[in-house]
Amino acid sequence: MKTQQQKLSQYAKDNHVPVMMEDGLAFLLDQVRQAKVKNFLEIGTAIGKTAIAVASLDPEIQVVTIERDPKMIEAAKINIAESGLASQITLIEGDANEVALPDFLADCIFIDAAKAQYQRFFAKYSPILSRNGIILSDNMNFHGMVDHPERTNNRNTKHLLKKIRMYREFLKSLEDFETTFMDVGDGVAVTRRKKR
Ligand SMILES: C[S@@+](CC[C@H](N)C(=O)[O-])C[C@H]1O[C@@H](n2cnc3c(N)ncnc32)[C@H](O)[C@@H]1O
Repeated sequence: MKTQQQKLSQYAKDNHVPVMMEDGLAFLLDQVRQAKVKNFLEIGTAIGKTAIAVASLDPEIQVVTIERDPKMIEAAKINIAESGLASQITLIEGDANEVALPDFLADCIFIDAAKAQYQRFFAKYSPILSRNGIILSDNMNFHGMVDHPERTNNRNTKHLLKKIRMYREFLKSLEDFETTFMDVGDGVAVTRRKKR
């Protein structure tokens, strides 16, 4: 019998919902375990797949996840209810640029929403990162095209690639944070506060 995660993968594939790639998700779950994350914040819920996978690691993990698309919100609510983990997952409905900051320090912030807005999300949410917390940013390679923009002629995609490249440079330029770019999944940046 299929697990809920397998069903959600199939649903995402059939309905063209962009969810984290499987090896990227395995890497994220490993990071969450290693860092003993208790409060996880996700920007961009989609159908709730990653939120549910994180919550299922440990009953002590609380997940807050933000989504603005009403169709995704509807699907995520159903999936979260079916997961039996609703007491661990809070879905905030609205634009992550506009909603109020969650009332906690996050041990892990997962940025996985509109790619062109990553720098804004980082600026807004990094102040609530706990002292030893990590910020994970997905799609840093964007299907290998960030380093090979010649692979597309689509103007919108080219613009997006430029934004991702700028975000990577932004992360590298931060004085208070250090970032490792992992070539896993679609490219995951792992950012932590510099130890002083
Ligand atoms: C790549 S999907 C998220 C996948 C999910 N993190 C996972 O791994 O299962 C990105 C989602 O972010 C949402 N999104 C994009 N920009 C947003 C914003 N500014 N505020 C809230 N949600 C946003 C989109 O509607 C979309 O559902």
